[in-house]
Amino acid sequence: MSPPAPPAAAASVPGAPAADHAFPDVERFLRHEFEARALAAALGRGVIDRLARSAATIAALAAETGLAPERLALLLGLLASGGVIAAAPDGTLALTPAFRAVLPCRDLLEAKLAFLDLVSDDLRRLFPAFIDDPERFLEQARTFELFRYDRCLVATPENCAATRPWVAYTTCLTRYEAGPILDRLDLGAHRRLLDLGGNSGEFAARACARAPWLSATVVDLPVVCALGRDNLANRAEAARVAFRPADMLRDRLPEGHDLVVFKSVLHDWPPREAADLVARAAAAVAPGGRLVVAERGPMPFGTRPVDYASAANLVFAPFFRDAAFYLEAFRRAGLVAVTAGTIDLDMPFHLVQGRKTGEPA
Ligand SMILES: C[S@@+](CC[C@H](N)C(=O)[O-])C[C@H]1O[C@@H](n2cnc3c(N)ncnc32)[C@H](O)[C@@H]1O
Repeated sequence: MSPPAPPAAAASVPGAPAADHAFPDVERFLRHEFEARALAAALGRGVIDRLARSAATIAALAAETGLAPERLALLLGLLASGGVIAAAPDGTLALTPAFRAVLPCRDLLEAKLAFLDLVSDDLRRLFPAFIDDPERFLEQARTFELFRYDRCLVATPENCAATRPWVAYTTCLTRYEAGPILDRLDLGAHRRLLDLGGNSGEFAARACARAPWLSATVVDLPVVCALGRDNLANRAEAARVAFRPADMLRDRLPEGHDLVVFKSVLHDWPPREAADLVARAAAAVAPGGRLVVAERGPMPFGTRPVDYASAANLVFAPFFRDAAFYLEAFRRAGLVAVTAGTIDLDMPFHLVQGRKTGEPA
């Protein structure tokens, strides 16, 4: 059976769940370290679950969570300071409307809290190296032990176990980042998506969920592709997302795709390799097709505070680039109609797009 045809002119297509569209403002509950840690404790101890059901007194919360009332008072004080809970006039405690609004994104809250715990420890221990000895920082920071691409080459049980935690983190981020990025792509103009460094297939699957006429190929390292197949098992889009294990720097890239995407991939690579990857991807784009780079831009220093929440990106700050780098790489790769826009997610992302000359087949 052939897939449905795209609509005649579709800038964005309805059909994805609401959470797919807006990037939730979870950061506001993660701005201050001790309030954020209190939130992690409250999520872990069942306090948030209990309050999500209904407002409660401290005595009731103590009885139901097993926490001693005076310890609970400390935790609740921190939650109140962080805007998670507030006292009602009758003296009971309730989740604030602002926190209730982000609670459906609990996976993102929990993923960020765990990652912040890791990166903040590295930044605290190794701050002098972070500033002036990046090689030592890279060597000694536990953050970079997590992202071990060298363990992604052969799908052994040990390598899968080592890779699963960071793929779970990137998958969770993509669950929320994909919607605002896809809102800005004209999926109606495309039939075949190639997601390079496409990880667990989350972005590709979300694109396919929005565009029933689209099929996708995800290129990533073998272990990541294996975990990606698990990620998409039981999802309707799995039938339209093919995983292609490869080393995208060296192996031949799949051809015949009219939308080729790098999302949060190129900052991993030094300038020469990143520009080479853009050139290889541009060569793989079908005539008349489009290359897209969605990447965090430079940290917005001076325009907003560098708070606890921003540590999750600060640790990668030395790798984020100006849009000018990608614009130049696109032009050198022979792409035309090259544009750069900005999307504000947890920080500003570049969205760089360029077209390959020629007529679509
Ligand atoms: C920072 S992650 C970004 C993943 C995903 N695109 C996202 O937005 O979360 C970079 C991805 O590139 C993949 N990768 C790294 N080196 C690669 C290589 N040589 N060939 C193919 N994929 C690679 C990693 O496994 C990882 O999934």
